[in-house]
Amino acid sequence: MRTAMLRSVVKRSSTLFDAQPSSSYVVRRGFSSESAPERKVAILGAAGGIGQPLALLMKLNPLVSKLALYDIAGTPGVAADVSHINTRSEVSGYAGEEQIGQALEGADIVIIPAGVPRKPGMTRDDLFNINAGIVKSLCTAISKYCPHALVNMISNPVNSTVPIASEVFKKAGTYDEKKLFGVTTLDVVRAKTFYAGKAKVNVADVNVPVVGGHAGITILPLFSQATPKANLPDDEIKALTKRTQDGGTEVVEAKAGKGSATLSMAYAGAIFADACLKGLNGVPDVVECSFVQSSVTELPFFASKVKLGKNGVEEVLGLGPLSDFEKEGLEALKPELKSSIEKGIKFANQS
Ligand SMILES: NC(=O)c1ccc[n+]([C@@H]2O[C@H](COP(=O)([O-])OP(=O)(O)OC[C@H]3O[C@@H](n4cnc5c(N)ncnc54)[C@H](O)[C@@H]3O)[C@@H](O)[C@H]2O)c1
Ligand SMILES: O=C(O)C[C@H](O)C(=O)O
Repeated sequence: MRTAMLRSVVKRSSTLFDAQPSSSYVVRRGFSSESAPERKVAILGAAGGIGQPLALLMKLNPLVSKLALYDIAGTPGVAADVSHINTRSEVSGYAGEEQIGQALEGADIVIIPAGVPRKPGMTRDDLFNINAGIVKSLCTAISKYCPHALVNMISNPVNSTVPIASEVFKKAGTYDEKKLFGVTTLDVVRAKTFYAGKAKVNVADVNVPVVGGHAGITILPLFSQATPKANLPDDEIKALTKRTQDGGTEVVEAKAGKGSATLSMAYAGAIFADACLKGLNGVPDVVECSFVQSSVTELPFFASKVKLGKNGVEEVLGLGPLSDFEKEGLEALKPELKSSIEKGIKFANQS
């Protein structure tokens, strides 16, 4: 009876790991640690609210052989702590600009959750003045020390920080559009959770693409394509859409001045990095939504489903059929997304 219960809990567990009844973890569709290639992952901002749990989750991932934790301060402690976990990767902590080169050298994937988070009443764009400069300097270091790494950008406003990164890399002559990703996985995670609650289906079975960008109305969940199908009424789809768009604000308000989503973001960041690792390792048919250089719309960057491969983006997938409500949402988001992209490009080129 207890075993049966355990099995059912295990079956419903996260989409990052398949837990075995023996309580050991293996990454779905991945490799065992013995057969997986060597892969170095660097986290920039690793001592922060997202950085620390993300470091923990990446330490649990058997596809990682080296984990470099970089921040302006505090990383030796985080690295010492995480390094005692008995999993494959070797962990090193790096603090301060003089150590960023060592942190980045040889990295296959660089995850960036560095920068300030929102407080109640702020928009993500209110973070631009501080985070744009941080992202610019970190990307300058990436172009110098690991120009071929995949970059997973978490720092907000993602709609602007990804274009900033692209311009920095272009100036350095290292830009490869297949290797730059804005992490929008948290929007997908939220859309899946909220949809499963309303549709009364097993959350582990749910798929919902989320397209556009990562701020307010630029976040466009495509519930018409959600599976399993539930035929929810229009008013419920509208409410689910709004809740997904306001998911970040819901957390910012609940944290009441103590920051924004960190734990759910670490989970989402770990899912996305895991997908990138699988793509690099040649696992077929790895698809996640991400904010990438795109020709899906007239905008130069756009989030949609992306197939990941040995060189990063293998294919940017189209939007698929949209409901009238989603078509309206798509047109409504374009002006804001366009202006956030242009703001990032302008910043990178004038400073
Ligand atoms: N993409 C998303 O879905 C998503 C979700 C949640 C949060 N975020 C964003 O992630 C960022 C980080 O959020 P948090 O809650 O972890 O913030 P935090 O303040 O807890 O941590 C940020 C860390 O970045 C470090 N940092 C600052 N400047 C740095 C630099 N130049 N080099 C290296 N590290 C530096 C800080 O020292 C700190 O440890 C914010 O911009 C937030 O808005 C994005
Ligand atoms: O909302 C925020 O400021 C953080 C993040 O972008 C989120 O969606 O939780």
